[in-house]
Amino acid sequence: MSVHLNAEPGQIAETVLLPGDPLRARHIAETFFEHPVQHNSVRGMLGYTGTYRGQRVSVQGTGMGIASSMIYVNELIRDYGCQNLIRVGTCGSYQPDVHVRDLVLAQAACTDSNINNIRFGHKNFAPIADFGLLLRAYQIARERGFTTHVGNIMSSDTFYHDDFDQYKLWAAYGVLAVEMEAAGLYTLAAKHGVKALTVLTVSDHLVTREETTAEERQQTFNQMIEVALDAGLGL
Ligand SMILES: O=P(O)(O)O[C@H]1O[C@H](CO)[C@@H](O)[C@H]1O
Ligand SMILES: O=c1cc[nH]c(=O)[nH]1
Repeated sequence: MSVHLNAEPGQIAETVLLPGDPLRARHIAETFFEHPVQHNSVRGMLGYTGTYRGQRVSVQGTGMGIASSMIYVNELIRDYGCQNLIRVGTCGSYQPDVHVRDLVLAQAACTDSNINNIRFGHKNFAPIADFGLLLRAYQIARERGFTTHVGNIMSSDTFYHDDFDQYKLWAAYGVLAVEMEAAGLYTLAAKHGVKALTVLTVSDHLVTREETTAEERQQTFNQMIEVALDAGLGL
């Protein structure tokens, strides 16, 4: 057990999917896992372990934002020995050609969070995905015909910016989309020498202002789950 997870030692698999939304964790376990067992209930941050195509795999909700998600990522690595951490989340598109429901594989993650300023004494660290995981995920997504973009994203501490248009600077530098956790995940993965990837589905669009419903975000973004689970097979 750790401070925020009440799983028994050894109960969490080496490969873990990480949605922000704990109800998406339940949906993933119920839809994709064989024999899912709930391993966490602390703070309602649901986590499950089961098998997928014969391999043990877990899913653990992380909550929203770098601060919350880093608590879970720290404990999963340090206290449960997790080695392959694949975030499955939603994002807002910054680019006209990155459409709602497309997949985004986060090759790297910019951030407006102060966490790495503190950690690295105001020098810049570039948080990046594990290349092997990224390549596998891209190949799987392409084979299945899923519209998939690979590139830089923004992990923001702020969902509701005072200046809505602030995203345009990042968009002009080619950043594809915004979410709220990947930069923290990639930084901790680098620190501990484990593998990490972020697979996202575009849930809304900052340019066109198109949106999806909360129910759709929770239930229907199954392409990214398939990509994440299959990328984790055999690790
Ligand atoms: O869908 P999830 O995984 O929660 O990810 C995105 O959605 C939340 C904001 O609505 C943030 O956590 C952001 O990163
Ligand atoms: O962080 C997020 C997630 C989805 N959509 C956004 O606009 N921001």
